[in-house]
Parts: sequence; structure tokens; C-alpha cells
Amino acid sequence: AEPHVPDFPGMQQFAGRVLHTCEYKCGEEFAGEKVLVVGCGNSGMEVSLDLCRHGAKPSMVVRNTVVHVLPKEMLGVSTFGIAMALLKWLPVQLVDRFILAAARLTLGNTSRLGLRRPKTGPIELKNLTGRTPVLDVGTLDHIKSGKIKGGRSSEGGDEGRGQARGRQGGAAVRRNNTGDGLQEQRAVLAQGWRGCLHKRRHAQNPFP
Ligand SMILES: NC(=O)C1=CN([C@@H]2O[C@H](COP(=O)(O)OP(=O)(O)OC[C@H]3O[C@@H](n4cnc5c(N)ncnc54)[C@H](OP(=O)(O)O)[C@@H]3O)[C@@H](O)[C@H]2O)C=CC1
Ligand SMILES: O=C(O)C(=O)Cc1c[nH]c2ccccc12
Repeated sequence: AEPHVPDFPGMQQFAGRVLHTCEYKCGEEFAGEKVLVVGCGNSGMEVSLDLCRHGAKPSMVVRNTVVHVLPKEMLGVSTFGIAMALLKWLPVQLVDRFILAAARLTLGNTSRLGLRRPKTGPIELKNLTGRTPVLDVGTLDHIKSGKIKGGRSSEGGDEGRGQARGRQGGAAVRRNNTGDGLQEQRAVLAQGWRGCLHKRRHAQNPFP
């Protein structure tokens, strides 16, 4: 797969350096800097957390705010492992209900952070559309405490996916709508990858 760097119009207007998550190594070099992170998939969440831990000030821009965030582990056991084990005995819908109850207990109500859950459960949704849940490794805590700022890209949202990707990403970078008016010095694009996996995922009807 290849890094997905949409060729969007706002990119030229962004004064700082832009890099893709594949070029991102460690948050150390970003210490003290405001950094824009575009995309809230697993990479965007992990990069934001790493930046935060290294004293940078990440702001995330999110296009599709309807997403399942699950704890990566529950009491030290991988959520994915638990889900797979339960699926041997129980139907998908029931395992989804269990996972969601556990997520609610450990992460709280994610919609208060602007991340609303899809109506379909995480495993069923994965089976239907290929969209994987976002596995939280501590990023949500920093979003809650305000150390990681969140903003929604101005255009589009939960519909108009696919074709409009580049344009919306442009708007996201241009707008810098995360609060204090200070321009981010650098942006990390966490918009995923282009490859066979991507094509397969978007060939089917996207959620909902
Ligand atoms: N520890 C782990 O388990 C990890 C797993 N991974 C996996 O690797 C794969 C790739 O992950 P990742 O690199 O995060 O990519 P993903 O495809 O999972 O996430 C990309 C994110 O960028 C957004 N995005 C894409 N294009 C645009 C655009 N033009 N404008 C604004 N937002 C945009 C997507 O939003 P939208 O939903 O709107 O399309 C989505 O939130 C995934 O399967 C992921 O689960 C990656 C890192 C760690
Ligand atoms: O991104 C990964 O590594 C996953 O395994 C994602 C995933 C797919 N289905 C799940 C059910 C519960 C927890 C994680 C996943």
C-alpha cells in the first residue's frame, strides 16, 4: 500500500511542513510545537498521543466523527482477543453488546468528545464495511483533559465519502479551527493508505 496523501488545494496555503504518518518516527522533535494531525484512525490517535507525551501540542481534525472507539485492552487483555474468543460461542450482536458495554465503562461516553458511535456494533460493522474500530491506547484521556484539541473539518462529514476525500482534507488543513488562532507549525497526515485494502474497503457501500 502507498501513503494516502490527498492532493488537496489547502495544502499550498498551509505554511508549515506537511508529513505523512509513514515519515513520522517520534514526537521528540516536535516538543513545544503546535502540530495538526489530520485523521482519527488508529494512526492519528497514536501519533497524537505520542506527540502529547513528548511535550508537543497536537490538534486533531476529524472528518467522519461517527466511529467506534474501543479500549485496546481491558484489564490487560486485548479487546480483539476477547472478542474473538467470545465469537466462538456467541452471536456477533451479543459480542458487540458486551464489547460496547465494556467500552462504555472504560472510556465513558465518547460522544461527549464529539465521537459518536455508529448504530451498528463494531464487529458487525467491520464485517459489513471493513471499517475497523479505533483502538484507544490513552489518547481519549488527553482529549478529555484538553491536552489534545479536537476539531471537525468544515466540509462534508459522514456522507460524501470516497470521491470528496481530497477536498475535505484541504478544508481541514486550511481552516485551523481548533481554537486559539495560532497556526500550527507542522501537520501530520494520518489519512491512511492507498492500496488493495483501500480499494476493497471502499468498493462496498460505505457506512451507514
Ligand atoms: N495499533 C493498531 O492497531 C494500529 C492499526 N493500524 C491499522 O492500519 C490501518 C491504517 O490506519 P491509518 O493509517 O490510521 O488509516 P485509517 O484508514 O484507519 O484512517 C484514516 C483516517 O483519515 C481520515 N481521512 C482520510 N482521508 C481524509 C481526508 N481527505 N480528509 C480528512 N480525513 C481523511 C479517515 O476519515 P474517514 O473515516 O472520514 O475516511 C480516517 O479517520 C488501519 O487498518 C488501522 O486500523 C494503524 C496504526 C496502529
Ligand atoms: O486493528 C486491529 O488490530 C483490529 O483487530 C481491529 C478489530 C477488528 N475487530 C475488532 C473487534 C474488537 C477489537 C478490535 C477489533
